[in-house]
Amino acid sequence: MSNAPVKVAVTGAAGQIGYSLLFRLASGSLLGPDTPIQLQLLEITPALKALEGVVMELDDCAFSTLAGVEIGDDPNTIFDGVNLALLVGARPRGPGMERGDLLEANGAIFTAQGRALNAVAADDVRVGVTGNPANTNALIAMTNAPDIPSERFSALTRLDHNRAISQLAAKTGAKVTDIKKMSIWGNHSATQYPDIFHAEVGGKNAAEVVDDQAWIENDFIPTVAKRGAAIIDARGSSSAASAASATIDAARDWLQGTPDGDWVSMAVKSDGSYGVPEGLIYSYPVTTKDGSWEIVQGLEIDDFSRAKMDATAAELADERDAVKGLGLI
Ligand SMILES: NC(=O)C1=CN([C@@H]2O[C@H](COP(=O)(O)OP(=O)(O)OC[C@H]3O[C@@H](n4cnc5c(N)ncnc54)[C@H](O)[C@@H]3O)[C@@H](O)[C@H]2O)C=CC1
Ligand SMILES: O=C([O-])CC(=O)C(=O)O
Repeated sequence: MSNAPVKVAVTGAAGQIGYSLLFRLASGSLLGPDTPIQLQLLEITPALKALEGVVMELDDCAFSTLAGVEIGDDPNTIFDGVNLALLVGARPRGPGMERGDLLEANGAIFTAQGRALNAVAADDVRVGVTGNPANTNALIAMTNAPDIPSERFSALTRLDHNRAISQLAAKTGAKVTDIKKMSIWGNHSATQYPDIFHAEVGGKNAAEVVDDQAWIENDFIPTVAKRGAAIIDARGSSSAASAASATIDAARDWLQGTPDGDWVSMAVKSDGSYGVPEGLIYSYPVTTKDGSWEIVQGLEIDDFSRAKMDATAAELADERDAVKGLGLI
């Protein structure tokens, strides 16, 4: 292993997602067995002791790919020179809460972290936001980091994407690897639009294979869009291992590229594609290459899809206006 370590920051590192994410990052799930990783872990002061315990466990794994770990409560120190920042730390949603309730509480966190990244991150930094409300938190961080190109910010809708693949595989009896070109449009919230009209099952159009519009409307879309709430109801706390897994999938594909003939869903700054208001952090189907993404263009959008894509854009515009009103962007 002769490569220089890649510096990866994780915020909220002592939390539930962190407890799954750190071990997979350290064991090479993101960058493979030949690239050492230096973990830079941010927590709030009262959680640092718990984080020390997690670091003891990381040590105890003796991962060959883990070059070092630094922990702290100051983003200006922890983000220094980072190549990838995974912003996970936020206040999670409890039973009965909607993501909008979290805008204000989390706004302050992502303002400060955006500024710190702007000041001290590496020139090639990429920033993935998992903490909810993820799209709007990414918008806040991006707006507060004016020197970092805006296309370096993304919010996580990969968990929704993976959930949609899993549901479609179960419905059709296909393997998850036979399912390609899934699309999640819009917000990582209950208004998101998981779209199988462009997806493929074994090379055939997924909607035609399913041939059941009632299932798409009344089962598939709500199951995917409300999966987070279903997990909270069942587990008493929000998705953690699956969210960590999706955070790694998203970062890996962003850095290493999507395979030919497939795409992934990422919430990125809208350039107006598909009639989405410019500047919103909106989930699109994207292809990636060498750390850059491109929105998949030219997909035909029927009236059913149009209405759903517009509804989730409207929710994101409301969130943007709310954080603007709070002076966060
Ligand atoms: N985008 C997605 O698909 C998903 C997003 N999430 C979101 O991820 C976030 C984290 O979830 P969990 O790990 O389950 O929550 P958790 O409550 O177990 O951990 C969050 C951690 O963040 C820390 N934290 C709070 N403020 C911080 C700050 N200013 N700087 C650094 N750390 C800070 C807390 O001390 C805590 O340890 C939540 O917002 C949750 O809603 C969860 C599942 C899926
Ligand atoms: O629903 C939540 O609050 C957690 C989450 O984002 C998800 O599981 O998709």
